[in-house]
Amino acid sequence: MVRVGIVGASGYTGAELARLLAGHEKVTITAATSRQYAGKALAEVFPNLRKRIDITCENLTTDELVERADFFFTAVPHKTAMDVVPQLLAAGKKVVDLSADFRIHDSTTYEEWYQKHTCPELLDQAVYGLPELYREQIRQTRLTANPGCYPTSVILALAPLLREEMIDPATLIVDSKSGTSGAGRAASVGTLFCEVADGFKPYKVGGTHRHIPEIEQELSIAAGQPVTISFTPHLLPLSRGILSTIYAALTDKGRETDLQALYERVYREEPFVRLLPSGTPPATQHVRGSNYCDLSLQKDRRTNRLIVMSAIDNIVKGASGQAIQNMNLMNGFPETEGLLGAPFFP
Ligand SMILES: NC(=O)C1=CN([C@@H]2O[C@H](COP(=O)(O)OP(=O)(O)OC[C@H]3O[C@@H](n4cnc5c(N)ncnc54)[C@H](OP(=O)(O)O)[C@@H]3O)[C@@H](O)[C@H]2O)C=CC1
Ligand SMILES: CC(=O)N[C@@H](CCC(=O)OP(=O)(O)O)C(=O)O
Repeated sequence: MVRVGIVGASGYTGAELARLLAGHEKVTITAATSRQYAGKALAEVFPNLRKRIDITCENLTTDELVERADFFFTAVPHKTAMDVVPQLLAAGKKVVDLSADFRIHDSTTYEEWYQKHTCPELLDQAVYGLPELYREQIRQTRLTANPGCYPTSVILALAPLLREEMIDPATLIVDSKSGTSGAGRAASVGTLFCEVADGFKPYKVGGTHRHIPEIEQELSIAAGQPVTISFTPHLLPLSRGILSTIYAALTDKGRETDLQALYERVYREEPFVRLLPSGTPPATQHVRGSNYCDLSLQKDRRTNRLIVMSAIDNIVKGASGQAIQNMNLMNGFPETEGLLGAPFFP
């Protein structure tokens, strides 16, 4: 059994890591940190974990942490993660970081969208943790930067089209909608019931959302040229789920190609990508609680545009499920271990 520590166990992604790891055959959770809930059982903080998880939250220093586990998930806000990760790596541990701190390869871009990076020398060592794109590199690394939730939904939807020059990279419009768990568990006015219920609205409009550089980084690598996107996120009155609807102009090659067949070929062997028949829209309620990304392609019959739709559970494939998929790869476990629960519906 590999001993696993969850740094930030009292957040939504920490709780989801614990829920999924409770069914994992090859690891045991030996450390769970929280400052607010130190001394409290994790199953008291999250009663859904009663009789599944028997660990108490502790406020541990990094020196104490390294004694307690061999593999770590850092499920804390960006900035906090880069204060902890270097010491864990220096102690010979492997880490999947769920924050944004190691996702952007270029420190100047990171600093433009976030804040000063305190360990830019680690950026080269970190592998972007999207197994469908970087499986072999993830197997070899000690530091995986788990992708953001919106980026996961967008990159899986577009990378094969850009790689094969099927769409014009200058024409990408991404319309994404997320449930409120994406904002984390900390109290804030924007996620109060009355602010969110009975309606929905866009936020960070006009190229201001911090997931833009991360999405553009990966789409540019796929396209082999710089890609810029128009990205508008929306907040939905749901707890879980992201749906992205993406519009792109087809190239001549894209117009002539059977894109459904291309996606079938690319994703056939992927355990967590489900390509839907063309014309069947994905739905957040069909991936809820699971590590699946449901994708659907549809040509617009009246314009030259392709519409790509993508649905994930933001806390599973968008965070903790993908983090466990990465841990499995980094430890040589079967990639799907602990992750094969079917989505819960209704
Ligand atoms: N929610 C989502 O859908 C997704 C989240 N992420 C990323 O995952 C990470 C965790 O997100 P999420 O679980 O939603 O966040 P939450 O706000 O729900 O939880 C944050 C956790 O970090 C701990 N924490 C906060 N500040 C500090 C600090 N200064 N020092 C030590 N611990 C701290 C909190 O515990 P305490 O305050 O008790 O110490 C809590 O356990 C973030 O980086 C987020 O961006 C990524 C993809 C999707
Ligand atoms: C609904 C909501 O607020 N979502 C968050 C994204 C959460 C996430 O995946 O992002 P990071 O891991 O990059 O923090 C947001 O828009 O900032």
